[in-house]
Amino acid sequence: MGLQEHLDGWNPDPARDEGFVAGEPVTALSAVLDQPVVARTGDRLPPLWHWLQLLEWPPNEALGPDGHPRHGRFLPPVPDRRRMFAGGHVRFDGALEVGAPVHRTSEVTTCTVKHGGNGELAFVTVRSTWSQHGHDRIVEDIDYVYRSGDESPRTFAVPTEAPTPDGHPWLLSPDTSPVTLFRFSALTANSHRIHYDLPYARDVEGYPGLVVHGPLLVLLMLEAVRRDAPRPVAEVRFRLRRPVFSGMPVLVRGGPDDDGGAALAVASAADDRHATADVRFHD
Ligand SMILES: C/C(=C\C(=O)SCCNC(=O)CCNC(=O)[C@H](O)C(C)(C)COP(=O)(O)OP(=O)(O)OC[C@H]1O[C@@H](n2cnc3c(N)ncnc32)[C@H](O)[C@@H]1OP(=O)(O)O)C(=O)O
Repeated sequence: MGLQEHLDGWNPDPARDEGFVAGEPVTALSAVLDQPVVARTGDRLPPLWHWLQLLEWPPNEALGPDGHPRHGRFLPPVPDRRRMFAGGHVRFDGALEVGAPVHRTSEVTTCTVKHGGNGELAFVTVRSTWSQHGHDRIVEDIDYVYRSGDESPRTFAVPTEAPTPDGHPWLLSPDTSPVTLFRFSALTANSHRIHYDLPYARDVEGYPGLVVHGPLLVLLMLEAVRRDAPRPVAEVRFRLRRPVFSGMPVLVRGGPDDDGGAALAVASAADDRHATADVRFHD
């Protein structure tokens, strides 16, 4: 049976969540990124740091073999599911404020089966709208990709040498150690075993190492912007193109583009574009 047949008739209900923007995860992520930030009530979240808010903690008994919920919201009925964070587009109309109430509505907007290098891929896009003080502050479309474990495993290059700075004005040299991955998994309530369980990542999902979280790579690209060009971000479009594995030397490289925005990538010695981001600023 092809992926499309498993997805026919899958039409999850929209979801609505509410709570308060917590300061603790902001302080904690700052520590993970070696930044000296302590969040206080009224502070504004840096771009994409809302990914640490309104997290879901299903009970252990609800988790499936991959560590994600077995039948969680927006998780498609793909047999022997292999999930990855694949890309997205986030628009900002102001930043969320620490300590204030926040609402989020989420829904699946598209679900499309495509053909990749190693067989069928199902792309599921989830749109979330984050509102505060009666205004929609963030509208994001996040693409997740799913394949079935029936597909043959892929092969990946894992270089040990470092990439070159290559003349880019903005550079970050991220720590992709298992400790960082563990802390980021905890901060995002992400119990997917590919990020912390090496025998599972290698022997079940077929990766050569622990997989670095896509959201961490995208956050790091936005960090390179924030540290060198701290202007209000209007939108970011990003794509995760090839996995980064723990311990692999990578650089976040980027700089201003010709249209007044910024272009960034996560590069290794084997691939200049493991992940890419295109950033636009508010005037
Ligand atoms: C959090 C979290 C999980 C994670 O963080 S997982 C780690 C982060 N994610 C990754 O490392 C993903 C890295 N990317 C890949 O492994 C591959 O790019 C991917 C997504 C498997 C696709 O690779 P293929 O080589 O098999 O396929 P193609 O590049 O040839 O693309 C096939 C068609 O798909 C279209 N496509 C690619 N990306 C997207 C996207 N984001 N949205 C929509 N469509 C996409 C591509 O354009 C091709 O389409 P055509 O129409 O041109 O055929 C957690 O679990 O929560």
